[in-house]
Amino acid sequence: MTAVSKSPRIIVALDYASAAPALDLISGLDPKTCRLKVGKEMFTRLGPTFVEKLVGQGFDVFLDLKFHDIPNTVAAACAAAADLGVWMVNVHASGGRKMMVTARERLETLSHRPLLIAVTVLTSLGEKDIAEVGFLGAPADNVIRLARLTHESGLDGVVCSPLEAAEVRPLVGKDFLLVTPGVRPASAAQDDQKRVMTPLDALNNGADLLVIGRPITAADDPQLSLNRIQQEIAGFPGG
Ligand SMILES: O=C(O)c1cc(=O)[nH]c(=O)n1[C@@H]1O[C@H](COP(=O)(O)O)[C@@H](O)[C@H]1O
Repeated sequence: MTAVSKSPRIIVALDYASAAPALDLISGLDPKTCRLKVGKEMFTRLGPTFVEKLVGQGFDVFLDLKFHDIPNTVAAACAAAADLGVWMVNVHASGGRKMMVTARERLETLSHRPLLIAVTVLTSLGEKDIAEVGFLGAPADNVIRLARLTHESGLDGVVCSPLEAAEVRPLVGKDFLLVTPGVRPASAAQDDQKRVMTPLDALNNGADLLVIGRPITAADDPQLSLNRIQQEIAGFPGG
């Protein structure tokens, strides 16, 4: 497992419909104080060039395409992501052990190897939602099972909600990254997220990296909103 700097802790989820507002926000950001995530919306609209542009500006870029397919396809997609120079890429843990191991082994052959993490249970899902798709038990039970599988598959970490971080941490050790969306400042709307915590509570509960989108990107003043979150966690080590 690659030892990774947990600072800066905030990963801004750039979920915009066009490049302009994203570039406007980024123009005021320092790669030393925040990381960026490009997800399905911006990647589908703007493609690899946009990702390479952010990498070229010195940002750690998390390419969040949540690959979930047969092992060969996922491994090849992860290698394509690595070629863009991204810092981190993700897959769905429910794609299984073979898929995760094959992807990791493929990345290990490359000169630039991004961190590879796996999504456990989406933070937008509650107990009823997961029951409907056939997952037994509470979200936390499923997060724990999938986090163990991801750890055994040799990946660098998981995506989970901050609510589960404290239970997952002892099972995976201190270097395994717990990357948590579902982060909401106390005053922010929950939107479609179901398993949420505030930024400081998330870190105190064992989260390493906080993925935060709309509380920043949909704010009247995104820069101010980010600054406030940074202030909230400033007392936390590496915050
Ligand atoms: O892998 C992710 O980043 C992810 C996993 C998950 O379980 N939940 C989740 O919200 N995300 C992503 O994290 C971001 C959260 O955005 P906000 O809800 O706007 O803060 C979005 O870009 C989601 O695609």
